[in-house]
Amino acid sequence: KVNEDETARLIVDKIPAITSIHPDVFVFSFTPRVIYDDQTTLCCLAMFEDMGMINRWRIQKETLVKFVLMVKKGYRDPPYHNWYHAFSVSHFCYLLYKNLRIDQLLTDVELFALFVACLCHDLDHRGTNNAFQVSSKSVLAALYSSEGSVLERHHFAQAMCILNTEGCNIFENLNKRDYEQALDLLQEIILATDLAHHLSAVKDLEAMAKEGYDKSNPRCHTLLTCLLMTSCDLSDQTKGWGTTKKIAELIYQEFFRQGDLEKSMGYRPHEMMDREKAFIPDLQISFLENIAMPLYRILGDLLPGSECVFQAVKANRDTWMQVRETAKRKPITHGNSFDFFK
Ligand SMILES: Cc1nc2ccc(C(=O)NCC(C)C)cc2n2c(-c3cc(OC(C)(C)C)ccc3Cl)nnc12
Ligand SMILES: [Mg+2]
Ligand SMILES: [Zn+2]
Repeated sequence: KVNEDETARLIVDKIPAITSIHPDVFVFSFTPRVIYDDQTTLCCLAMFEDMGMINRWRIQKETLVKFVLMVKKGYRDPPYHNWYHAFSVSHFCYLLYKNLRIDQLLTDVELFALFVACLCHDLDHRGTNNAFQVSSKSVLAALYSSEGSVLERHHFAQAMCILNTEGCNIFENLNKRDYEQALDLLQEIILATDLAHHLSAVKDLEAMAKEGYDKSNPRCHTLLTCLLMTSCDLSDQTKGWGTTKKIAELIYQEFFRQGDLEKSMGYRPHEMMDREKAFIPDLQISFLENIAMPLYRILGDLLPGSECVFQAVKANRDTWMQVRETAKRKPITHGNSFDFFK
């Protein structure tokens, strides 16, 4: 049950100007994780308001409050894939809107579906990846492994459950056409957060970056919404080194727990999930060079003014290279991969 008096207070109180939550809330370097947990719901309301979505989609205040609280409650508490991840991903979407005017490239429905997808995209994540769903024969694998993107289909299903909960359907005042499009987009965008899906789209994304975005081409809209979603999903890497380091600690806590589970099941885990084999600087340099940097380079090619975001990711890769040299000279004591986080 969602906390009644928190709900009541959020419904009754006026939605504050977003700068009253933090004066720097719309600069790319702002780290949304500094916002206190009990302020994150209010900040979501302020972001919906500041992007003009409450009026544009005639969302009842009470419905919006109940929706956001249900989404927040719909996240579990693994080290990384928790509510704070969804909140920080959604905040980056807000930054894209405030700084890069993506509302001029996408339709209103696409923008609305993108922001809602950011909030919902990892709902009920268990801190284990798609491969683990299949190897552990989880209920989710039984439900979705024939179609692939097992976790992402579950995250979408959870979002639909919330929208179908009494008093939580923020799409209820959309006309039939917009309503159907919003749901189709929500599914498409959440499924785009499957790493396998992203990797299969990179060639097309690079081609679009080369040819330039064609606002009249529906394929361009699809590719861009997916790119914006994955850019938001990785946005912790676009902040200062402190965030990059902290997030690595959380991600590998999650990965190593999965590796421990796989070992207990008699499987040999992927090196990046094996706390006895993982060398985190190497793994993070490879993730940033092979996945994050190409992604933000394409974003920088497509959206003028977002080069600074790519530079921040590159700077974090460079810092990992320095950490790697230092760590290589100092043997890891008692095989604990987190030594250099000290
Ligand atoms: C800091 C950071 N390190 C990571 C290191 C490795 C991997 C990983 O899965 N490697 C598998 C091999 C086969 C390549 C992911 C990492 N990762 C993600 C992430 C991104 C995802 O996919 C999108 C959003 C589409 C890119 C999906 C899930 C996750 Cl957890 N988010 N932050 C991180
Ligand atoms: Mg995910
Ligand atoms: Zn995510």
